[in-house]
Amino acid sequence: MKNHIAIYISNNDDKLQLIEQIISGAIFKELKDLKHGLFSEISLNKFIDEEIIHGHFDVRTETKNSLLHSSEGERKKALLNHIILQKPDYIIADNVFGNLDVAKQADIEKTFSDLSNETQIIQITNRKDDILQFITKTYKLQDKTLVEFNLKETSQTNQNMRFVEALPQPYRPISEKINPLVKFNKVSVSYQERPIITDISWEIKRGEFWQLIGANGSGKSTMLSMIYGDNPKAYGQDIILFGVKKGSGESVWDIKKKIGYFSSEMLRGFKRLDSIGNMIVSGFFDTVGLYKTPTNEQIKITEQWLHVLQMYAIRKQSFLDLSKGHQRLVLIARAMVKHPPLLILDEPTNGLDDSDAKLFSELINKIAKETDTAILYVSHRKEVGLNPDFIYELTLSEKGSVGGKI
Ligand SMILES: Nc1ncnc2c1ncn2[C@@H]1O[C@H](COP(=O)(O)OP(=O)(O)OP(=O)(O)O)[C@@H](O)[C@H]1O
Repeated sequence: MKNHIAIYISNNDDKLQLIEQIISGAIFKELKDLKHGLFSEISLNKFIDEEIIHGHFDVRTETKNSLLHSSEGERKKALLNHIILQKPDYIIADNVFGNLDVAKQADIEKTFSDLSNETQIIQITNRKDDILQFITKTYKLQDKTLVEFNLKETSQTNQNMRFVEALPQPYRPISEKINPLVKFNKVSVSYQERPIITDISWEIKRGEFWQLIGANGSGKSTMLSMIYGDNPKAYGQDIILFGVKKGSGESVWDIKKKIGYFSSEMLRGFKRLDSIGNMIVSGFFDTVGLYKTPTNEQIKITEQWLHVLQMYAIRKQSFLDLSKGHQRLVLIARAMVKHPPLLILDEPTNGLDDSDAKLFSELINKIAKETDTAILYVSHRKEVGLNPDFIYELTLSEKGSVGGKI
């Protein structure tokens, strides 16, 4: 049997450097000069960038779609098939299950398990529950070197961080009149005559906390893009956003002003050098980075958020120097400073380690409890400790996904 290895990392570890060291043979000498396959978001991003820049697809999904226009589940499957065709001597498997629904997780686990008979697997994960069953040895990073890790060990990170301070009072009270905030009436969308969602009727009212779930490819991102984005498929549909019929003259910016938005994709390729404080205050202007001078009131609210996050003392430090988990807390504060009627969180915990995911859920529960902002939380994972009021589920079908409250 091959010796399959898992490396359990936290969001404070430098994953990119770890991968480079594995590939160069600096960590496992026996891998030097062997052919590797990298199953990771890093490879996916590279292929997607190539699609955008050169317009050709090296990797295609089973439906012959480009990666850019595919769901996360389709992308991962396509990448793994591509890697298998290259016949690598070993595969680095990073965040194997991130963004996958339960059925796709089982599918990909089976593929890796079959592969493990012939190919060595080196798994990198920040979730203990994700460690593949055939793994024979687990390590963690300590001072940049690998040490053996016992899965029963508890992680100490973030144990002292709790959100004790109250959240800031509303900047502008949300109008009583706008209710429901979002209304879909028999909405259907197809791409190239392939039905994606069918007859979706759904309402989100003030202050409600919804989780949107559904298998990969069931149309969750499509639904979000009709609320938040400028998906042309939204026009001509019976969608009412903040009391105004979609397509009746409002601009995307009018809608975006009323929505706080966070997606784990926002951090893809993010390189701006902003301080933590500037990052939060920029949320008032719907820009990333600060281009306008904030008012005294805006500065005061930003400072209150910094206190909630226990980051006031480090407010002038660079946002990029924060751990991935703490960067997300800052981006949630950025989405919330303007006190939007609706906060959208798109796969927000993807890539977070156990301890940061717990902290993140605590902040979201606090927002749900202390503000009248409605929350729309899209995720496959049932996050331990997250308490939505309602769950809306999309169920795949040949005629397009149907939806309903469960
Ligand atoms: N612009 C597009 N052109 C063609 N097909 C598309 C386009 N956008 C989405 N699709 C297809 O629509 C389906 C639904 O995609 P969507 O991203 O909404 O699903 P999802 O539930 O968010 O999936 P995941 O959880 O995997 O991200 C997928 O099969 C996808 O390939």
